[in-house]
Amino acid sequence: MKRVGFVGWRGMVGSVLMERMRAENDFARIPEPVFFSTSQVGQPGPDVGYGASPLLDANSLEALRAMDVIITCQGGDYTKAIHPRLRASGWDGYWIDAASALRMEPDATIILDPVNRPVIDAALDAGKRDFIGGNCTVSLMLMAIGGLFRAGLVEWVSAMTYQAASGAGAQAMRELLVQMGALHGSVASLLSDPAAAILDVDRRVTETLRDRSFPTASLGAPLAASLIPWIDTQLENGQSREEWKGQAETNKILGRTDQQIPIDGICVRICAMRCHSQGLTIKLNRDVALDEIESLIVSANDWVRVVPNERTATIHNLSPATVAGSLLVPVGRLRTMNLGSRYLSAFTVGDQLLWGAAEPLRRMLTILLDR
Ligand SMILES: NC(=O)C1=CN([C@@H]2O[C@H](COP(=O)(O)OP(=O)(O)OC[C@H]3O[C@@H](n4cnc5c(N)ncnc54)[C@H](OP(=O)(O)O)[C@@H]3O)[C@@H](O)[C@H]2O)C=CC1
Ligand SMILES: N[C@@H](CC(=O)OP(=O)(O)O)C(=O)O
Repeated sequence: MKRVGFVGWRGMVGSVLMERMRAENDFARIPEPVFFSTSQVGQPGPDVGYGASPLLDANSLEALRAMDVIITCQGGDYTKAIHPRLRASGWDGYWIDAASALRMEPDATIILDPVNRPVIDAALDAGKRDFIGGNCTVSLMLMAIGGLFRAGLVEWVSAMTYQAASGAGAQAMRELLVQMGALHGSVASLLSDPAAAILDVDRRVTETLRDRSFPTASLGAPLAASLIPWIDTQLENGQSREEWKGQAETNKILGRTDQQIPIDGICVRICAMRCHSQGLTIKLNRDVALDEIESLIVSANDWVRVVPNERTATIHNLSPATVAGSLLVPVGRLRTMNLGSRYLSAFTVGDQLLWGAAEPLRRMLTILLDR
């Protein structure tokens, strides 16, 4: 397992992957890292401890075929264009991918090893070669409440999401900040006057949000001082594709081939930068004491943390502002709901570029290196 090819390493998800691999000294275990690009072929690649070699062509099947492992954060269009041709050419290396394109393919395994390591090991033992990172919202929900699924306690879940701009890409993050700046600029003079009427401030903000010149090219609609209750494409049943992934991917990650655990909700883009949050209603299949629920949750993996259901702890520990850049996945607002003794509420926040994108890929690579 010597030659590992990196595609998409300089994009947003790829950069987080590189950051994490450097932080964990992973490159010391990869004697021949090879960096590819679709647009900078021949330019110097990154120096990860072996000097900077020229970037190879990410569209060259011949160059890709020389790899034992290819790890790609380049996106679904690249995957669809390259993966089938590479496999058709007889390449039998490992393909690790951040894009959704292959996730539901029968031969592909969705990777989230703190939750489904047995599924990953079984796939490796069965000779599977395609290992795909899950949807960010799904992965973060499972990192948060995987312990309840593992204990067989979950009858169904309703997930109402609050998803960050980063999920829509780097341009969306930039546009969100430009939108914030445009709104602030429209009322800066009023804000500097303590006597200015707040309804005048608000009126001007609303006018700016509705102005045709308000920048929405990436996001499609105002997000600053607003929200967008639709993520990804539209399906015929009224769900967004992001909502559809909740049930489809969760059950596949858990290796459930028989009865599906129903999962549904509404996915909403909000003006956070890189953390997705989720308000969960969990229907348990039996009465369970809250302290048992908490211990099942915290014992499921090394990164989940239970935040006491108290105001001060919640506002300080359960927010995108606190969690951004961290691998920790806090879960709080845990309580039995008025709906009945088996209805549990929870709120969770996670960095969607880490556990939601780059980290499961990085860890899959180390699983391969360890074998
Ligand atoms: N954004 C997210 O939250 C998530 C994304 N994903 C998947 O990962 C894929 C990649 O997403 P993301 O990282 O956001 O995509 P980016 O647009 O940031 O990067 C994708 C590619 O664009 C090219 N590129 C062109 N110009 C630049 C530039 N100025 N800076 C950096 N790269 C540039 C690079 O390829 P090249 O070197 O070949 O030019 C890069 O690899 C997505 O399509 C999706 O499938 C998965 C989970 C979450
Ligand atoms: N759709 C997610 C980000 C993403 O890329 O998801 P997926 O990997 O399932 O396409 C979001 O917008 O927040």
